[in-house]
Amino acid sequence: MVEDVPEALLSARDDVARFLMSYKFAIDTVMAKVNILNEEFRYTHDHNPIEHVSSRLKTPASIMEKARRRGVPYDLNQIREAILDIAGIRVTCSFISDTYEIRDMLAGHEDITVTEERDYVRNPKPNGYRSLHLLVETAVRMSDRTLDVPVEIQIRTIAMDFWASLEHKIYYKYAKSVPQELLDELREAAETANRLDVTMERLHAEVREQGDRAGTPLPGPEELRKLPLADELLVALAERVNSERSD
Ligand SMILES: Nc1nc2c(ncn2[C@@H]2O[C@H](COP(=O)(O)OP(=O)(O)OP(=O)(O)O)[C@@H](O)[C@H]2O)c(=O)[nH]1
Ligand SMILES: Nc1ncnc2c1ncn2[C@@H]1O[C@H](COP(=O)(O)OP(=O)(O)OP(=O)(O)O)[C@@H](O)[C@H]1O
Repeated sequence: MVEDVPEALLSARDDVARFLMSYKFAIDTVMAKVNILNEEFRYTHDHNPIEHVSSRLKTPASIMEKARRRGVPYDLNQIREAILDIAGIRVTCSFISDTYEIRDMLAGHEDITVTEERDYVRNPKPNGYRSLHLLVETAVRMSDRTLDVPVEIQIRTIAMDFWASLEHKIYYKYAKSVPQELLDELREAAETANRLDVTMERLHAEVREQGDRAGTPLPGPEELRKLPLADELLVALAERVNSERSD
């Protein structure tokens, strides 16, 4: 029964709920911007750098465990200061150059302030881990205050993501004491994944270059009607451009 719960406990529960909510809203805010980029690229560009987007709010258990590991007192203000990945977003891209393109677009956003960048793409971790990490802050307006909330954005290619998710599973399977042999193989696999990324990037650039040389033809009226965003206005505008070009 709620009446039996001491006032201090109820108040602490509200503080924790408000604390976590601010991170959830920060994820929503940054995700909205990533989703806009994703949709815009999907409909209006010949290449969308975004393959997949995910987000996670760190669980209270994971926050407490990280605080314990780092010797951070169990105090919401101190946790807020010390643990900066409670709100996390992961953007998976097709190519290495896409990761930097997405970084630039997010960093250039007026509502996002980059506080730190860790480039594990150019400077991979000793175990082979690659990813571009941005620590950003975004303003979250709540009913009685505005908070600058940190969000960790991990930007990586599909190959980097594939490697990291397997490595994460292995790490947990072996309760964090992975046999040396496996560690060596994982490092080698990270290099293989990187070679794949470099090759795909080169092929992509070549295909693009050939496409540019050939000149991309404008879609005809039939193709235009099949476009996902083909409303009357878009079709009319495109038909006008087409007819002006053929004049
Ligand atoms: N699979 C995998 N993920 C990693 C690795 N290193 C970093 N990450 C991911 O990136 C996050 C941030 O890592 P870092 O940039 O090293 O930040 P950190 O504060 O020094 O490290 P953490 O205490 O792990 O947060 C981690 O919480 C993981 O989600 C790695 O070696 N393997
Ligand atoms: N920025 C992020 N965006 C999306 N998912 C993430 C992000 N960071 C971690 N994850 C995923 O969230 C899951 C749980 O993460 P959890 O918070 O428990 O640990 P962690 O952040 O990976 O590690 P640590 O506690 O050492 O910081 C994992 O599957 C992890 O891959």
